[in-house]
Amino acid sequence: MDKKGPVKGKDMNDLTVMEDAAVAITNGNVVWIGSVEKAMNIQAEQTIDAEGKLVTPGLVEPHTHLVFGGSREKEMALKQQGVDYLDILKQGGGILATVNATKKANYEELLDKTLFHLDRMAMHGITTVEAKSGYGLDRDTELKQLKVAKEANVKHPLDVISTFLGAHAIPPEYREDPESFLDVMSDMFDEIKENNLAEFVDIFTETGVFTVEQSRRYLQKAKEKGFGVKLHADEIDQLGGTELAVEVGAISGDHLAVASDEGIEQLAASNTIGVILPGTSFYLGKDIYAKARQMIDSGAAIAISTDFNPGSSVTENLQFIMSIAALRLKLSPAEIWYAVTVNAAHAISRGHEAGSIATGRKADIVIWDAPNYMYIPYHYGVNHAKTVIKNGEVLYERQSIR
Ligand SMILES: N=CN[C@@H](CCC(=O)O)C(=O)O
Ligand SMILES: [Zn+2]
Repeated sequence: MDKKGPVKGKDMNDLTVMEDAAVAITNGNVVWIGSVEKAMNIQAEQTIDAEGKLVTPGLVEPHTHLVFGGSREKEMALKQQGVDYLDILKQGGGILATVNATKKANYEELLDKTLFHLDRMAMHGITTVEAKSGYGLDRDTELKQLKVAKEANVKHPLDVISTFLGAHAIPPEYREDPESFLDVMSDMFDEIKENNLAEFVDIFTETGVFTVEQSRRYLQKAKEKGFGVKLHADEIDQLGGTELAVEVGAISGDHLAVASDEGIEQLAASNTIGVILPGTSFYLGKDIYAKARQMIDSGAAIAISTDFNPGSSVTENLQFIMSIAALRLKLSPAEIWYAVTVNAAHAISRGHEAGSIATGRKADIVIWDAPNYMYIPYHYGVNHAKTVIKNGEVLYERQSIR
């Protein structure tokens, strides 16, 4: 699966599958791929027998809100009563509740919690993760989140790629003046760049949050400072965020649950990857799912992700999201695999090292308790990862209880 760029449209069905294959790893990288028979000639220091099970690239998770304080289980009752996600936010709950908890948490607590969630992701077969800030909404707390993500990248074997999402909500003190709030956040760009604290800048373009015009100006500034840009776009209300993602040359437009037909056409004709987060539709109890089928049929490149966060999608299990992608987005198993490997890696600028098993790439590999690639989305809600290998080292091995 040595793909140079994201895989688009109908090519997402053209999956490379080898039977009876073997992979040789040296110094954390894949150095050879071939048949088991030929592999018998290789003198290996260590051999792992995959026992005929499915072996794939490690999953790449291109959209998470990994670093946060607290949890929001009390909101579940409100959701059951039909209180809308944006109304909870308007009343100071939702994202703003997590902002308060994140402000209160000290650096060490946040780091511990982040490492815990990364462990869980690794146990579920994820080997590369994008992590957004956005639960600070003030300079110090945003920096605290970004520093935690940077340290987590060093301390934890998984690769953590950081995104600055200071423009995630309007804090109450700026309710009447969101422009000034965006100025405060964009004033941080230089410091973030100089300290290597984020590669991407993201914004929540949504009713009651930031408008298309505000988002355009903010993202242009980010681009001028050398950041790649991303958007939370067309998640709940159709504001034209998909079109904006294409217009500003975003590496990805994320959510896109209510993207217009015109937006989908533009996405298909662009280099922007649609990062679809069907876990949020599921978890917020909505019937509206992104038209991922139409996007691929129109020729777009799609990735899928958990959107792991404490409010709209509380799971580290990307395998479960793969099942939702099959059942609700109507994607084929091959499309789903591209969406969680090659395309997910390209959505965070890691297409050159992650998302495929190819010579010269990192040896990020998962052996699954599954007979074939179609099996993972089919058998839903459980963890199929048996052995997770990161940079050539076994990171996780499922213990047997028998
Ligand atoms: N929609 C905006 N942000 C997150 C949710 C964050 C939260 O509810 O805490 C998302 O991608 O769904
Ligand atoms: Zn998100």
